[in-house]
Amino acid sequence: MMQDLTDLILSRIRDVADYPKPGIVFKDITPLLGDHEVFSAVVEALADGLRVDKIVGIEARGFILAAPVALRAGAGFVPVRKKGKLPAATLETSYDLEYGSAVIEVHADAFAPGDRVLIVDDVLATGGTAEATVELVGRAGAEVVGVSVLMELAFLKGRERLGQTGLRALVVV
Ligand SMILES: O=P(O)(O)OC[C@H]1O[C@H](OP(=O)(O)OP(=O)(O)O)[C@H](O)[C@@H]1O
Ligand SMILES: Nc1ncnc2[nH]cnc12
Repeated sequence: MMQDLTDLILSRIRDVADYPKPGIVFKDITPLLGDHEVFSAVVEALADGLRVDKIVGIEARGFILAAPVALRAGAGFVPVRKKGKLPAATLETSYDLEYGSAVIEVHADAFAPGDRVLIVDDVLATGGTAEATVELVGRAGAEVVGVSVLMELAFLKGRERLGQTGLRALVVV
């Protein structure tokens, strides 16, 4: 990856102390999203070289990155949503993340058997969300070929939770 892009990304992510809880340093990507040049470069980098059938985005911030990556990569988009938001039959799983816990769902018929799938999110922190999504997408009949994130918070060791599933991060802090 070009050092230029790393620096551009880092320059457009803002640290917000004690959000949403005391002691958490929140990585706010809204400055990046508001910058067309950097947002475009991020989508290009995440889509580069992909050969997959579907991109999975994780509600909510994951959607913002995953949908344009899907279009750029010529793949379909599948939403993984917080419980209660998807209208048809779903599969679900519960998990813990850096500052709480949640239940996520995917439509049971979202994938054709053996679909090759990349999961896209903004931040990998503890890895709880990504690990749960890998498990859910696998249960729904797809083959997870990897997880790609904009930013990995290495000190939280989320990468270790993903085991054999490949992780790609555009920036690591
Ligand atoms: O690695 P983890 O510790 O699991 O944390 C990472 C997750 O936390 C954030 O989502 P959040 O649940 O805050 O939802 P949002 O996108 O709706 O803000 C982020 O977008 C990742 O999905
Ligand atoms: N520190 C953090 N900043 C932004 N999103 C997160 N998701 C989990 N931890 C986070």
